Amino acid sequence: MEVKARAPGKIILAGEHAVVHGSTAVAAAIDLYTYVTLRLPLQSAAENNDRLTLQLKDLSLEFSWSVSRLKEVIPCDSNTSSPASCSGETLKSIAVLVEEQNIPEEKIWLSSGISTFLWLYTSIRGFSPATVIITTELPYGSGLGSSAAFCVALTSALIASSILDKTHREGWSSLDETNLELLNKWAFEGEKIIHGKPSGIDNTVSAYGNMIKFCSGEITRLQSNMPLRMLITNTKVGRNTKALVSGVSERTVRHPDAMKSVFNAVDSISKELAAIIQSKDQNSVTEKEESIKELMEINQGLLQSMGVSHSSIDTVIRTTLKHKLTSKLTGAGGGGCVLTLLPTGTVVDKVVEELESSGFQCFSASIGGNGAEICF
Ligand SMILES: Nc1ncnc2c1ncn2[C@@H]1O[C@H](COP(=O)(O)OP(=O)(O)O)[C@@H](O)[C@H]1O
Ligand SMILES: C[C@@](O)(CCOP(=O)(O)O)CC(=O)O
Ligand SMILES: [Mg+2]
Repeated sequence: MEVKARAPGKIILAGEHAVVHGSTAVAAAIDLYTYVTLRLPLQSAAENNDRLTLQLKDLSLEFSWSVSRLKEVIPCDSNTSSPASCSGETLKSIAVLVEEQNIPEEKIWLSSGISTFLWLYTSIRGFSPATVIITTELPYGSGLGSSAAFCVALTSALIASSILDKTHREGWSSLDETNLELLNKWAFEGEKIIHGKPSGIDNTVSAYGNMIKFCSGEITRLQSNMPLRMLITNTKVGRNTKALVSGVSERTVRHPDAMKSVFNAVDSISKELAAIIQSKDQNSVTEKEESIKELMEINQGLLQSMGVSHSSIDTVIRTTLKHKLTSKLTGAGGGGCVLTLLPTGTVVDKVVEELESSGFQCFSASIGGNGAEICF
């Protein structure tokens, strides 16, 4: 039996990092996906195949464990319907299984993803053999939510495999509300292994799609009433969300009052941005774009004060400013991707040429599309 699932990456328009500390943020799904194919052996063949295999196709890597080895090391039993956190002890046991796979040194950043895979798989499907094949259109560790898309696509496939009605349907279809809520909770538990202390915005926008306003787990779906075009520039400077998020937390412990003001300011920016995007008033699009530009500029300044910008991000900001365009980092920062607002009528050729000649990679993605989907 084979089940496929896909989940999108995201951009954060305003509010990253501050959202971890209770501020509002605005995020949108983009049309770049992570795909998971779950192959379950037939009952008769299962006896001869007792392995759980993970193939990361884009990286040409394969990891495999015997089911008996998993049972020996992971002290858990599956309970699909009640998402639970992975304890520190279990994570240590899983780390042993990951270490046994001798991940190439230059790909060691995958360890947290592979641990997450083992935790989600065994928690949702138990100790059963399967082959899981993963491909992604998202750059890893660049602020476009590859970790969340990975967790959401994986949990979608795992949950879909337990849906009884597997009548073949043409193309991709979304999951029902109950399963969406369930997979989003599991994906959040997965994100905890990768991020340490995630806000939940990335897995939520990947699961539900569209554009959302998010605050302390509360989701508001946004209906955009204006065209919104963003250029995404990948600085290709590698970074790690977990380290950046904990850096901001440490700064908050050192300067609680100052950081509280920063987070409050970000909260106002996100709320104002959400209101502008949804506004049906007669303001011209140009006026709305001017306001969004200014809010992005203020948000970037506040991200700078949280200590999560980077010289490569500054270079993108300076380059786009020469073309009268405004940019801010998106996601955890420290490198990764930068968003540039493209007001109506902007011709991007020249700015893209200049950015790419500095070694950056530019792409545009459509904003606010579908969330997690499955295919039988
Ligand atoms: N397709 C994938 N397969 C395995 N692990 C993945 C995959 N996508 C993401 N990850 C995990 O997520 C990590 C990157 O997540 P993170 O630092 O949060 O950046 P981002 O979410 O912005 O891409 C990787 O180091 C890896 O552990
Ligand atoms: C920095 C943060 O706000 C977003 C992180 O996104 P990404 O992993 O860099 O794509 C963290 C979070 O909200 O969990
Ligand atoms: Mg992430």
